[in-house]
Amino acid sequence: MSSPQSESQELKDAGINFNRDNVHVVKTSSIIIIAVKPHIVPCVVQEIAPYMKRDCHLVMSVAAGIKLEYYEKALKVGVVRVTPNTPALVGEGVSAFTLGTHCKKSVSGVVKQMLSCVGLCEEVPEKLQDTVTGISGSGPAYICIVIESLADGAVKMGMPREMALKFAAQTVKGAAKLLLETGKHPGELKDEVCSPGGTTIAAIHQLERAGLRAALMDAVETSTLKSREIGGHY
Ligand SMILES: NC(=O)C1=CN([C@@H]2O[C@H](COP(=O)(O)OP(=O)(O)OC[C@H]3O[C@@H](n4cnc5c(N)ncnc54)[C@H](OP(=O)(O)O)[C@@H]3O)[C@@H](O)[C@H]2O)C=CC1
Ligand SMILES: O=C(O)[C@@H]1CCC=N1
Repeated sequence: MSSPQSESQELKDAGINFNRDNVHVVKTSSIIIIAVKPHIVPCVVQEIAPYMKRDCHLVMSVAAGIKLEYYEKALKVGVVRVTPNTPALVGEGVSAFTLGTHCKKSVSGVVKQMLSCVGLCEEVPEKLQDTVTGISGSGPAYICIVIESLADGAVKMGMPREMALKFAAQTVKGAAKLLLETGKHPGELKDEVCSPGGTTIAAIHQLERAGLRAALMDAVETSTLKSREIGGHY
């Protein structure tokens, strides 16, 4: 793990002006990204509010649950709510954004250009943002559990761990790519793997018995509701 000093040096080397003073950041920047944990947002908002200028600043918030209305009331500038996800780190993220009422329409293009650099980007109505958290915001964690579990199964059956993880991850990546590139329905792609009386349909019977579909639907619902609950506190 890198130290805060080496992180700040890495940012400087990448041409990013690093500073820990939020007020200094606001005074020297036009686009302010709020990316602290939701419970810290009120402290940051209170700290920067006196320095915000409607003609100079645009705020982008990635905090789960916190609504545009909260920021608009406190900061009185254009605000964009964004729900990103961690695969943005490798250029394969999903980001959904919603413009606040003080934003000019042209802001949409700027935001899209920024977020498209790290993956898929869609503009969505704010009422969908909590569901975005439920599917793609939290989703990488669900899929990592799927990958880990597939690998555990292969290890149980004698495959070395490293090989099992590589095969499981590539299978998830490959299945996703196949679906996205062919545009086929996932049920059709599933059927293409299932020979009558074969191995895959036997395995799928186990997954159905274990309630995999319902478990994943419940996960998305629970994360969505949690995001709504967080939003309700602000
Ligand atoms: N993780 C995810 O997959 C996703 C997260 N989000 C949202 O993104 C936000 C950040 O999450 P995540 O990156 O996981 O959180 P982290 O805790 O990893 O990062 C939070 C950052 O905020 C900094 N910070 C803490 N307090 C302050 C402050 N008062 N002023 C300025 N900076 C401060 C911390 O710096 P330091 O440690 O140096 O103090 C740290 O770099 C959350 O609101 C979350 O809901 C949204 C979608 C996906
Ligand atoms: O769990 C969290 O709080 C964050 C929000 C979206 C994904 N992870």
